[in-house]
Amino acid sequence: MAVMESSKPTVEINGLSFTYPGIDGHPPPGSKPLIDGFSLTLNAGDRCLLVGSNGAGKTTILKILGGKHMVEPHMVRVLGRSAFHDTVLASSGDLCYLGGEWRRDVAFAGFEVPIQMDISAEKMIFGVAGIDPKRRYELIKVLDIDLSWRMHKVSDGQRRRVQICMGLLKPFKVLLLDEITVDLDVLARADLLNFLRKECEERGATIIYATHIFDGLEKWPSHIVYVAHGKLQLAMPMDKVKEISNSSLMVSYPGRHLESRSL
Ligand SMILES: Nc1ncnc2c1ncn2[C@@H]1O[C@H](COP(=O)(O)OP(=O)(O)OP(=O)(O)O)[C@@H](O)[C@H]1O
Repeated sequence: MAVMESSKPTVEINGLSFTYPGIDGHPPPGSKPLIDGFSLTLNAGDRCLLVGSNGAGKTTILKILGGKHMVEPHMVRVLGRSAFHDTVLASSGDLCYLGGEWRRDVAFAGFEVPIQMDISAEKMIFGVAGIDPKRRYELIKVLDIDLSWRMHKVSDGQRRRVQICMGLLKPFKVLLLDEITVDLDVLARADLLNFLRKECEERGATIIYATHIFDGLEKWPSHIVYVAHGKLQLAMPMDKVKEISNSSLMVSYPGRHLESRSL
């Protein structure tokens, strides 16, 4: 199937500025924005690797794109809409954010409780309504999930696989991945990355993937974006990175160095 290229960008960040609010819900007076003047445009089919050192602002940017923090609607557009203000974007599955810990709110136990109840992987995965059975089967296979796993007895990596499977069941148009592959073994990660590449090439999905683990990613991204101190330091298509890396470019992290050949 050919990629359905749309002329409109799928992700547009225009001079994004953001400060975490203080306890009164407002940015502390005189505080410097954490994210400042950040702009980025991605199109259907793009696979963007978001890199940067700890605390650089990657998660914050992904959460803003995922509609989890409010910013002015013109600063961030996903599929032409503001993810924070247009909640249908996420609820429809067009925009999918997969990050960090897999938690949910449980009435008697409190907020953000890790998903560890005595329920089978099958019940969780088949409990999502309106899913194409072929896609569901493919994801179960790609992530090598045993449907009889009980969620309170699985390993972190197995739990993560079920989380990823659930997150990808709906055919997203924009996917935001925040270090989601950390618990996966090498083979599971490679299979998942191949699946995600196919999603971009065949369906024209856009993926932004924040990670520190570059092994096996040489051929995966179409773009690389490097962020430091909440500011965009470098954004370029991968073929351009390869051109430069041949002449031994070093992308510097604050106080450290990241060899571009390992990207
Ligand atoms: N809820 C919050 N309230 C206030 N400050 C926060 C909050 N979450 C993150 N920060 C701060 O924002 C900065 C950027 O954090 P962020 O999580 O976006 O970085 P990151 O690039 O994803 O880092 P890592 O690679 O460690 O995951 C950090 O200095 C962090 O302390």
